Amino acid sequence: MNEAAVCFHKVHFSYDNGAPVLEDVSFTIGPRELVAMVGPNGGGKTTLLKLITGMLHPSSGTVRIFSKNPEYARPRVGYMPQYLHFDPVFPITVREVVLMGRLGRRGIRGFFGWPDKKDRFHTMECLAHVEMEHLADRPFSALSGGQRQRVMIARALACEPELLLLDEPTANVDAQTETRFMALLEQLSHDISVLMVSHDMGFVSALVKSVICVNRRVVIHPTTELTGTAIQEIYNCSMQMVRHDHRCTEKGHTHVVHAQHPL
Ligand SMILES: Nc1ncnc2c1ncn2[C@@H]1O[C@H](COP(=O)(O)OP(=O)(O)OP(=O)(O)O)[C@@H](O)[C@H]1O
Repeated sequence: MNEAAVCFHKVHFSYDNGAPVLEDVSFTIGPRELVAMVGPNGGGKTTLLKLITGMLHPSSGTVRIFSKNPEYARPRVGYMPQYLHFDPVFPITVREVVLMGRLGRRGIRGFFGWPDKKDRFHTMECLAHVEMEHLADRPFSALSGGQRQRVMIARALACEPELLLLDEPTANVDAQTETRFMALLEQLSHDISVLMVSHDMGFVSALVKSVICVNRRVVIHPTTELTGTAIQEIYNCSMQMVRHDHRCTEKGHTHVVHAQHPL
């Protein structure tokens, strides 16, 4: 499949006819591309992801996902939101949370039929990807923040997406999980397109070649350009920079990527 996963053309968006949140946004994400999205708080990253999933509609311009309106492409898209609105007393296990992610793939059967052998097998495979299969029967409410985040990544993978959207996937995970997750993303990007929001410049620069910078408008930068000055321009504010050493395992070698990291 060689059609673009995401295509924005002259997109403008505002909530309830208020101030513009996104202005004249045009970009394309090709098949099997792994792209990061960065930008300041309130810059419009989550809004942009919601336009891709069809949860929001542009005020003007067009959004196409696999050449279709976003609503029609939903079964092909996995989405891990930034915050999970979850009732802690609702009795649901880790396995059931991930199984829910298969509803889109199962279509109408998802609502009227029991999960079949393939659904159950794939659920466990997704949990294994994030090394959480041993906690499959634990109540979701009994997990730590980082463990919940890993389960939500598994849930986004459960629909066997061709486009995976991740909003701050490494916000609560430890360094070891982050390294494993990086390898998983690299592996996934051989088959599917991945768009990941992250504030972690070390993580981003070790993984992707270009980043989509969102601050009402969108600019695409190669990661090699992500110097302190460029990041300051992207984030449009003064900030302290620290040196951030990021370990990355590639072809059996562990190398360290040095990146400027905003505090
Ligand atoms: N439902 C809403 N109604 C009105 N305004 C909203 C709504 N959701 C977001 N906004 C506003 O839209 C702007 C962009 O928000 P958005 O959540 O897309 O930013 P973000 O880049 O994801 O930020 P962060 O890094 O803090 O998660 C902000 O000014 C925010 O206050």
